[in-house]
Amino acid sequence: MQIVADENIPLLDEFFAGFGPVSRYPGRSIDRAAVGDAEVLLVRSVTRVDRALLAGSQVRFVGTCTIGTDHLDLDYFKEAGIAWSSAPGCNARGVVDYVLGCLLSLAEKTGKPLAERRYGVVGAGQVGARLVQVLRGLGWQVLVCDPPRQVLEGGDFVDLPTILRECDVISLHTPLDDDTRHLLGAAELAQLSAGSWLINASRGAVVDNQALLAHLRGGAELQVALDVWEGEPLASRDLAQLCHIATPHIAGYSLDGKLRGTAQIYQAFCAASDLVEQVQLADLLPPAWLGSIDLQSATNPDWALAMLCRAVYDPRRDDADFRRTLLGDEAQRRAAFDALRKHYPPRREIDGLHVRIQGDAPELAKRVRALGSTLL
Ligand SMILES: NC(=O)c1ccc[n+]([C@@H]2O[C@H](COP(=O)([O-])OP(=O)(O)OC[C@H]3O[C@@H](n4cnc5c(N)ncnc54)[C@H](O)[C@@H]3O)[C@@H](O)[C@H]2O)c1
Ligand SMILES: O=C(O)[C@H](O)[C@H](O)COP(=O)(O)O
Repeated sequence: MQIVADENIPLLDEFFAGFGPVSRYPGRSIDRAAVGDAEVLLVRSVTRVDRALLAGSQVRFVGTCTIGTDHLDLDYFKEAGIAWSSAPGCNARGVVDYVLGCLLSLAEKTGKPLAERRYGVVGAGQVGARLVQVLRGLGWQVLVCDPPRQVLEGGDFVDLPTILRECDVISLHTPLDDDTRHLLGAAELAQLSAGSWLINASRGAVVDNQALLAHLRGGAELQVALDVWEGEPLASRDLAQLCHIATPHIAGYSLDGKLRGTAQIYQAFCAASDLVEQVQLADLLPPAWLGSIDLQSATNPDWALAMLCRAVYDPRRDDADFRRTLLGDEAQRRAAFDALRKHYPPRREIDGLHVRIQGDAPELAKRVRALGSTLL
């Protein structure tokens, strides 16, 4: 069985070489010629997989080692009888860690205490629901907008206008589809109150980038963190320069999340092919990099929150790396966007931390638990 795969999928040999030869290509170069006689196609988000790519091919299974599926033509897969799988939730924790890092940085820049903000999470699936759990665990006020879940579950959801009107931090976590393309356009941005913060780590086109640029150029009092861009790998330089945090679509790029993505596709492939799994992610995942962290009971809880998050991940490093690439011409900027992602340094996840508190410190313990870290 021949397998064609994006070269940026980690652990390809460990999980897939047992099934047949694996040919690797840059994801943006996977075309009909590359697919050739392959029966299995393994991609990331940068490869559009549709009729144009697959019609007449031997491909019977498509796996995307990502959460997002907007690059897949699922209707075509159904029509053509092609089995497929994404990797739901694989890197959701990485995105939560990214948002936490953005919040810490925004709080420092603006002097606004995080506990006094009201958070609006738009889209409460794998990523958004985890984020809501962390923010509420910290005791912060959170409103949640998720119309599909609201229809199914009823419960404690609000609509988008309520979020725009009542929240001063808005974090977007919807899929990209016909309903969410430009979910935030000029009209929605105009409803944000002065001093708001906007974070988008979903898909670029969930926010109308031109409208956001015009809004910021018009002097809006809005702080923005963008990880995703319309037109990737070419992000708007003008927009990036007006963002407080600008990064090249790496919010979910934790090492754990990437490896989980490959493992989930392997599991899905085994299930679709009636094969018994032979490889376990637990045997391949490196051990935690930080041993346990000891905190004294007198430690300031807010300092501890920032320290614990940043001990694992700080998006300001990614922002700095990306910002240095913005001066190039368009071709250089496209290449740099992809290169930063291809050579992304490994990072772990905050809920992998083990924290010991010396003495009784309920506020500290609350923060450690909210982060999902293990309290020893
Ligand atoms: N930047 C990154 O590195 C990165 C990493 C992972 C995921 N993502 C993206 O983040 C987004 C969320 O991923 P996920 O795994 O949580 O997806 P998910 O499918 O698990 O959850 C999405 C949620 O959005 C809700 N939703 C759909 N339409 C909505 C609307 N109009 N308004 C509000 N809510 C709506 C759905 O009901 C669902 O609960 C996706 O776009 C995904 O591609 C980005
Ligand atoms: O959808 C996802 O899982 C994320 O956006 C993921 O981080 C995309 O990474 P890529 O496939 O572009 O490497």
